[in-house]
This record gives sequence, structure tokens and C-alpha cells, in this order.
Amino acid sequence: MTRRHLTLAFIVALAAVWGFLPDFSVTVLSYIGLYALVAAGLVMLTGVGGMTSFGQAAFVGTGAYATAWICTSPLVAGALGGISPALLPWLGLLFGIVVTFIIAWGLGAITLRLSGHYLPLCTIAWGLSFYFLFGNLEFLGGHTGVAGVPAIVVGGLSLASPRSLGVVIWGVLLLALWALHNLLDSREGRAIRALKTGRVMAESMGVDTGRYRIKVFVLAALMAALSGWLYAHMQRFINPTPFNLNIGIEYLFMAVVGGAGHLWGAVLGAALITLLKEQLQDVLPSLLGSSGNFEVIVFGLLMLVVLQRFADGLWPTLARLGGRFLKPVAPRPPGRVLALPEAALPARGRTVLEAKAVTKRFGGLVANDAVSLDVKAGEIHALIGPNGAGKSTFFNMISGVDDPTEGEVRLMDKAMTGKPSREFAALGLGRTFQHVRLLGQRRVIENVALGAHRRGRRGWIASMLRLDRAEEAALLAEARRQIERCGLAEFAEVPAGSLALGQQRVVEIARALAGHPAVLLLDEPAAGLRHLEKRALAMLLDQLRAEGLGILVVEHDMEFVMNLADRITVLEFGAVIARGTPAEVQADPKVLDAYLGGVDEPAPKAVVEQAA
Ligand SMILES: Nc1ncnc2c1ncn2[C@@H]1O[C@H](COP(=O)(O)OP(=O)(O)OP(=O)(O)O)[C@@H](O)[C@H]1O
Repeated sequence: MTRRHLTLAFIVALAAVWGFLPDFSVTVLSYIGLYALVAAGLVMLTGVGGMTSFGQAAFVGTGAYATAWICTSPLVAGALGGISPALLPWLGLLFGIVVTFIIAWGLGAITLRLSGHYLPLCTIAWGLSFYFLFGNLEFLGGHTGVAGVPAIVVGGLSLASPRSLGVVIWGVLLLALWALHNLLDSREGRAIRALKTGRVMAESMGVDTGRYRIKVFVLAALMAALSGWLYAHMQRFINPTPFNLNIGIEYLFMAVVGGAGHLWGAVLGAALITLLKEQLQDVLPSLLGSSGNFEVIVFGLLMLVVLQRFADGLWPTLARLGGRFLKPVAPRPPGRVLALPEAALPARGRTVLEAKAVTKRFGGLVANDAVSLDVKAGEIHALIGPNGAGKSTFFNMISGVDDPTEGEVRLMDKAMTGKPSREFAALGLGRTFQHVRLLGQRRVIENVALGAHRRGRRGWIASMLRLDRAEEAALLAEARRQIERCGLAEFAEVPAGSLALGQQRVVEIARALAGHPAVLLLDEPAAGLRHLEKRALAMLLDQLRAEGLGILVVEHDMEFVMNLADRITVLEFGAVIARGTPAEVQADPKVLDAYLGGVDEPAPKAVVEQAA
């Protein structure tokens, strides 16, 4: 039995017993479905995308109030004249989606720029404001609410009973889980996962992180609004209470307790918390009397215990246990495989990357002082210098991570100063990082396929509907090719975080190569590699140079650099103190002085030997 079979068995079992369950169980299950829909949106937003929101209840309220207003307002009835009442809930759904989309996009554009704890604080702020807004707007019934919300009618069939509406709720939930699962298993899903690691890496892979963050935010808000629409037509009456901040916090609990990075964790979390609250409300008053609100306290304590014991939520533990009995799903053989776009490499000897008198100041500190350097197609240029010389700062300037205070950066003959790193990536710049930036829990192949992100075109809807398979097969095939080329074939399917640090650096090189770059920036690629692995890396770089790539490498291993580089630029205290061939640089007294005089930096063997 595979996981897929188990999911199917769950759906069939639910469908089979649905007609025989007592009314109370059907109602509870319908609520679980409604909550799980919101929590699944939060899994995407918080667990996968790394943005915490306490304010999702506000969007549930938006969806609920939008349809309640459309269905009950005399103003709408007057304006629409003789519209069939059966159409009103559907109009309400459309209205709710449009309103939520506009509000979420607007709120996202303003608040998602904030980082750290400011974003969650903002979600609390609008979670509170929406609640008071719902309660204070007269045309929404104030704190009394809106009564007389009609039932949904589909093809003449009224969904007035929870038993019939519950089928729709679970149908919508399962469809949403399927679509989100497909989205996460695609090029776009990899980009969403990359958001969690911060902007720098994802942007360097060509992902417009600002836009993706807003899109995930809007997606989660729309799922909450959909839940609100279903809720309003199930309850047939709404007031502001179910959309207050407490409930927003509960939604977050559901996602986190279930397992914030896992879609089925949302269902588990919603079920657990709904059932737990139900039980506590029944059991505690009979034990402790009904004078205190003890269930809230016990609920809080139980949540603490669960989170203390299962920091990643309960789903990963369950999945691990289940994994012992379930067979892994065999990957389907790819059908049609697209050819990925592949820009021709520039002619050998052409300058592909150029820094002209680049200066970077941090307050009074000059980290780069008018540094000029160029990289030509078909050469390896090394940038060396003692610790703190300004190499990483320079790397950031020439890859769009940071802007120079003065000077100019040109890539492929285009002025790039002030442009974001995704535009550098689009012009053919691939890079690795001094501090490895991989998605540690994802497989090596997924990490490497992220590097090919900008070579794909398929968007969110196509991914959700699985219309991206030919492109996805091509991206994965490209990733596998680069992994094999870098000598990591046996590790393609293991989590990237399980590899040794040196190997993780090589995964980063494979990821950069998957983007078919013309220029490669490598930040300390040999650090942590053993002798044979270094030799293999040197051979790979040699081969890439022969293919016509322009490579700039920052490296502390002098033997590696001296044997490999065509040209070397030496930085000290932010300024260039020498440049030339390895032989010229090794003979330069300023270089010897910089290294031998350095306190922190061990004198590079190759340089010292030359001096002797
Ligand atoms: N964001 C920053 N704000 C202030 N100072 C900074 C910042 N980034 C770097 N610096 C300073 O700029 C100088 C150059 O640092 P940089 O990290 O570029 O050196 P490096 O040559 O890459 O060193 P290493 O080999 O240790 O990585 C250092 O003095 C560092 O403290």
C-alpha cells in the first residue's frame, strides 16, 4: 500500500459512512473541513512560505460577510431586479473572491515588506481592525449580525442540511489539497519553498520574491474567504464573533500543531483542535464546575505540551510511523519532455562581467575601494585576499545583492548597477554562497532544479492543474544531468541537509549550472572538500572553462587557486593590491606582505613556497 492508496481509502471510507453518521458527527466533520481549508492556506503561507499570520479569521469574515450582504441586502435586490435567488450565493462567492483579492493584495503589498516579528504584529493589527469593522458597520448588521442567509442551490438541489453541504465542503477541501499538492510539486512550488530561506538565494535563482510572497498571501486569503462563504451558507446567520483575533490564533494553532509544512497536517490540526475543544467543553465543566473558563487554560497548556514534544507538528511524526508500513510512491516515467531554452554562450575572450571602480562604504568603513575587475568568457579569474579584505562585499555588488556606493557593474555589456539579483540571473549569472543556502529538508534534485527556475514558464494555475508535467520533466532531467556532472548522482534523492558541508557546496554549483549560466561566481567552492573531491572540482571547473563559461572564484585554498586560475586579483583592506597571472601574483612583494603580515590568515602555502 502506498500513501496515495491510503488517501484514496480515507476518501472512500468517508464517502461510504457519510450517509450513516449521526447529525452531530456530520456537523463536526463539516466544521473540521471548513477549518482545514483555512489551515491549509496557512500551511502554504506560514509553513512553506515562512510568513506568519494571526489574521486569517479576518479573511474568513470577508468571504462570509460578502455573500451575506449580497444575499440579504435590499440594495442588491433592488439593483439586480428579478435575479433568481438561487444565483445570489454564487454572486456572493464571486463578490467575496474579488473583495478578498483586492484587500489581500493591498495589505500584502504594504505589510509583506516587513520582516522579523513586524509582519506577525501587523497581521494581529488587521485581524483586530476587521473584527471591529464587521461589528461597527451598520449595513453589515453591527454586532447583531446578518440573519436569513439562504442555502446554496446547485442544479435545483438545495444544500440546506449540513449533510449535503458537508459533501461540498469536503469536496472543496480535497480538491484544494490536490491543487496545492500539485503546486508544491512544481517549479513554482520550489520557488515558494525558497522564500523561507530569505530573499537573497531565491532572487539569485531568478525568483521575484516580493511578487511570490504577495501571491502566497493572496492564495491563503482566498482559501480563508472560500471557507467563510461556505460557513455563512451553512450557519445561515453570521455575526463578528467567529472572525475575531482568538479564532485567527486558533487557525494558526491548527496549522502548527498539525505540522505547518504539510498540507495533510492542516486537516489533522483542524480535526484535533476541533475535537479537543468539543471534549474539553463537555468534560471540564462536569469536573471543575461551570464557574470558570477552564477549557481555554487547559487547551493552552495542551498546546504547549504538543509543541514542546513535537516542534514540527504531529504530521511528520505520523508520516514517519506510517512510512514504515507504506511503500514509497514510484515516480511516474516522464511523458513528453520539453526542450529547455538555452542561450548561446558568448564568444571566448569577450568580457562578460565588469566592475568599474566599485566602492562600497558601510558608514565610515570602506569595504571596497574603487575595485575594478573583469571576467572574460572561457577564463577562470580568482579573487583572493586575507579575511575581511572585502571579497564577499564585492561578490554582493557584482551579483545584485547589494548596490555599490559608487562605480558601475556591467554584465553582458549591460549596465546593472542598482538592478536586483534576479535580473543578473536572467542575463546568465549563476552563483554559489559562502554560507551554503540550500533547502536542507528537500532532496538534492529539488534544490538543483530550483537553479533552472527561470528556464521554465508554467505558472501557478498550470501547476495546480498538472499541466506543467512536460516542462517539469525537463527541469528535473536537467537537474539530474548537472548532479551527475558534479559527481553527486548517488545523492540525488537524499535531503540536501544530510550531506557533508563540502558536498553541499558542490550541490550549489550544480544548482547554479542548472540555470545554464554564462558567468559563474563561486564563493569558496573548495572549502570543506577532501583532496580527491577538490581534484574532481578542479576538473569540473576546467571543463566549464573549456566550454566557454566565465568563472570568478573566491577561494582561500591557494594551491587550488594557483593551479586553476588564469588571472588573479588580490584585495587587501578593500583595495586591489595586485593583479596578474598566478606566477606574477605569487612573486609580488605586496601580496607576500599582505599574507605573511596577516594575523588571522594562515600564509598560503603556494605563496610562501614561492617566497622561499
Ligand atoms: N553589512 C555590513 N555592515 C558593516 N560592515 C560590513 C558589512 N559587511 C561587511 N562589512 C565589513 O566590511 C569588511 C569586508 O568584509 P567582507 O565580508 O567583504 O570580507 P571578506 O574578504 O569576504 O572576508 P572573509 O574572507 O572572512 O569572508 C569587513 O571589515 C566587514 O566587517
